[in-house]
Amino acid sequence: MNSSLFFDGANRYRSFTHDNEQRATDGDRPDVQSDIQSETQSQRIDLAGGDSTHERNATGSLLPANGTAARIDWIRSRMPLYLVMGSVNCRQAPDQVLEQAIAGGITLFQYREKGKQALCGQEYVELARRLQDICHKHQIPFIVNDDLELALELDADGVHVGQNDEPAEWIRQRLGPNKIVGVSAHSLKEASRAIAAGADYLGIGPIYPTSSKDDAEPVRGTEVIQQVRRSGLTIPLVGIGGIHEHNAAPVIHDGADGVAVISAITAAAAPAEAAKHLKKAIAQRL
Ligand SMILES: Cc1ncc(COP(=O)(O)OP(=O)(O)O)c(N)n1
Ligand SMILES: Cc1ncsc1CCOP(=O)(O)O
Ligand SMILES: [Mg+2]
Repeated sequence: MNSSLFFDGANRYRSFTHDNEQRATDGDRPDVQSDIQSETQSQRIDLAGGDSTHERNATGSLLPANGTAARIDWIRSRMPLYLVMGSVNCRQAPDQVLEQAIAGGITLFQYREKGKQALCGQEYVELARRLQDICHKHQIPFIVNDDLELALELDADGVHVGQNDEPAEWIRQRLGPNKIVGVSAHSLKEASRAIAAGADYLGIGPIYPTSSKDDAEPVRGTEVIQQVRRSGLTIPLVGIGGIHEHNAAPVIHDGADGVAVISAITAAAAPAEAAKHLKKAIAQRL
């Protein structure tokens, strides 16, 4: 079944399926399915980092071993510019926004299909697969927000959960040690608990006011980032919430390894340019 994108008049793109078009595309044919699968497999992100050789270590893992400095360094190197996005956030086709954001220099991607008019069912899964393919093509790790089952189905690179989602311990247990687990924290206590539960990185926010999350916690500026760093915790972390090119610097200055953004890139007229300018603002502070 083919999907197309159209502008729905509410400032966002939606997809629809062509039921009456030819259904047996190459990807549906069993004889070519295995080729597609092996190609997708070979495009899996090299979670060992450093280069793009796709080699696994002796335990079959792409990520450097759990608890090692190499693993933490690898995760930290993916933090600088983290795009969080779903179709709801986009003014252009999400596929195009992601391609442009990657061209502008994002280092990590999270599929967050959430909010009023979010896709569901088959459309939700199809968009996830398309965005995952784009990420794989460009060696950008693909993280799924909230939905462990989708992450398992897609063999995503990781899952991000918040304090009201499935517990981080459970996510880690189900994903195993070779995937990335990100957790939202709004206090030093939540940060410490998340680390004990097996988090690879923390998302801390909202740093500034945001209109991209209806149920956001109160704005705390960079206070929690500072508390986490002052306590001596060195876990990779990103600030999130209302961050753009002109206010990203204090987030990095106060201890974050990067910023996670939705609207600064997805709502920009030129997402590639927006990402490029943000990346520059961050790189100057790192
Ligand atoms: C990188 C990053 N940080 C924080 C969040 C927020 O997660 P959560 O509190 O679970 O809220 P939702 O995004 O699920 O609405 C995030 N998604 N990513
Ligand atoms: C998902 C999330 N979690 C805390 S704030 C936020 C929304 C960030 O979106 P924006 O970058 O548009 O403020
Ligand atoms: Mg969540």
